[in-house]
Amino acid sequence: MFNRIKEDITCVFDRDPAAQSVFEVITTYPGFHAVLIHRLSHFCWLAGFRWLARFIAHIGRWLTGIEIHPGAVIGRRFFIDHGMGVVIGETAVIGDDCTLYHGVTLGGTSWDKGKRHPTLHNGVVVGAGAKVLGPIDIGENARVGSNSVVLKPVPAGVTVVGIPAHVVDPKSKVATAERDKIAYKMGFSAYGATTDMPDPIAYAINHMLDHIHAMDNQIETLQKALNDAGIKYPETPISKLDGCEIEDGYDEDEL
Ligand SMILES: CC(=O)SCCNC(=O)CCNC(=O)[C@H](O)C(C)(C)COP(=O)(O)OP(=O)(O)OC[C@H]1O[C@@H](n2cnc3c(N)ncnc32)[C@H](O)[C@@H]1OP(=O)(O)O
Ligand SMILES: N[C@@H](CO)C(=O)O
Repeated sequence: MFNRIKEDITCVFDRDPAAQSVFEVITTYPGFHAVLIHRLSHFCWLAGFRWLARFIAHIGRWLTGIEIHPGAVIGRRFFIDHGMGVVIGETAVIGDDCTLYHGVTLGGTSWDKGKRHPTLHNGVVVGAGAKVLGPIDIGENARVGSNSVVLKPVPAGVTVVGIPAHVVDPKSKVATAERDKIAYKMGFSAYGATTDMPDPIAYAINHMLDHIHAMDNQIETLQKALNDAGIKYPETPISKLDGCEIEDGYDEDEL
């Protein structure tokens, strides 16, 4: 049991840059308290003391703002960051190393008894405010964007965002990696340092870079067309020029 508690504390340091000390985690992390209380309530649930289990879970909700039904099955190193407003339904199953942020619901869509809440496989991260609804599987290491509403199963390893949630286009992931490289060269070292947190500055830079790429492509196409038409134009495509210096392009008389 103590090993489990130790893991519950250690995993906070892996997943929350704000965590400073073990004492702080033990005394001020509602997600940690909620997991401990759930262990007790789940034990009572399995032992058949259903009302007591519900009552313990209810006290946990008062104390932490996190509501976990005692019937929910939760794996090891489960971390709920911030926690307020998290609701986990009776038939939810959560694997090892999963992370939820505040405002997440693992909910049902049916009034029938039986399995009606999601199953999160190992390593799943669910962003703040996301709702995962129905008896669906969220595959290993999948990530659910904040405020998404997930209604269909999610394959392992992918990121889903939006309402209803859709898989983030792998092509856009490649583009993002490419933009990270370019931004790094331009000296924006903070940009791309993390892909876990939405960043408004990175968002603005993304769009500027997209715009610059689109202009580069159009200019290169024009250069080719002019060259093909026998009109002399600088050989070096703009994208190949160093830094931001753009040389004097052409002599108007030559056009
Ligand atoms: C106080 C606190 O800090 S509490 C912590 C709160 N933090 C969270 O809840 C983190 C949750 N994480 C997220 O929502 C992240 O954005 C993630 C996990 C979805 C990012 O996943 P990644 O696979 O890295 O996706 P990436 O950032 O490359 O974005 C991919 C696309 O999805 C979009 N996207 C990312 N997050 C969301 C979202 N929550 N909703 C809608 N669209 C989104 C991006 O704009 C991007 O679109 P584009 O390709 O058209 O530009
Ligand atoms: N606790 C996380 C999210 O708020 C951080 O500080 O980054």
